[in-house]
Amino acid sequence: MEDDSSPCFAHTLVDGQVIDPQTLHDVRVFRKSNRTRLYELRKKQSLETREKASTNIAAKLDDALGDIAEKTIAAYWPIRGELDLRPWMTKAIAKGARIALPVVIKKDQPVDFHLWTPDCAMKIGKWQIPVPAEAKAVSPDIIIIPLLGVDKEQYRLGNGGGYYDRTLVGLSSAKTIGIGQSFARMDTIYPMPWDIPMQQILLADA
Ligand SMILES: Nc1nc2c(c(=O)[nH]1)N(C=O)[C@@H](CNc1ccc(C(=O)N[C@@H](CCC(=O)O)C(=O)O)cc1)CN2
Ligand SMILES: Nc1ncnc2c1ncn2[C@@H]1O[C@H](COP(=O)(O)OP(=O)(O)OP(=O)(O)O)[C@@H](O)[C@H]1O
Repeated sequence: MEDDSSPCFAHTLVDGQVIDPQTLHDVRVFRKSNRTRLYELRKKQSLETREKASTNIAAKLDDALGDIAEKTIAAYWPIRGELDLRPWMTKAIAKGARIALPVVIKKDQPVDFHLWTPDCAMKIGKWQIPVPAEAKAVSPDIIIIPLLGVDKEQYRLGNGGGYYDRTLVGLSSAKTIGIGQSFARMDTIYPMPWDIPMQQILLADA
């Protein structure tokens, strides 16, 4: 006989939450196939189209953020066809903002944010992502987060490391802005207990 209240040896704990293993499996498969689909869409894009999308997002960020003097803003160094915010980052510093980049310190742990300037020395960090050579850790007021996919509730599909979700748990006062391409829109990513929705989403015009 089935007994729903049976001791839950058939369940899995993720981040202290009980999740049915079949659900966990299905969601992982769904996300993996969607990551592959979305990476392919990025790959098909010409460099020119991506550059236009990056310029478009830079303008949307200016509108969304207003005066950024004295603000500490986490951006990112683009990988895998992400929108390139580096020209915007340089302009933001000229307007008095401080820019930081995410740095993976350890697998499956929150990232740190290290100050970046256009002329700072860089080194290759974890996952082969360039990071500032000198580690000046800061706590951002605003975090601009690249996304592969995003759903109607503003939950984000990222590269699959879970780094931003882990990081945002400890940075609840920071404003989060997810940015990506218009083809990133999805109905749902089947949010799990660890997923944290973005406060704002900006997508480049198609
Ligand atoms: N530009 C940029 N920098 C960033 C991030 C980002 O998304 N973009 N991150 C934001 O988190 C962190 C790096 N996150 C990463 C997460 C996963 C993989 C990765 O290679 N994952 C495996 C598959 C993982 C899985 O599906 O289980 C892979 O693709 O082979 C790489 C980087 C920190 N820096
Ligand atoms: N706060 C957390 N505590 C423990 N595990 C977590 C947490 N957040 C995410 N994870 C784990 O990380 C894995 C990847 O999560 P998810 O699919 O949400 O990645 P993502 O948001 O696309 O990745 P990223 O943020 O690196 O771009 C999942 O297996 C999940 O269990």
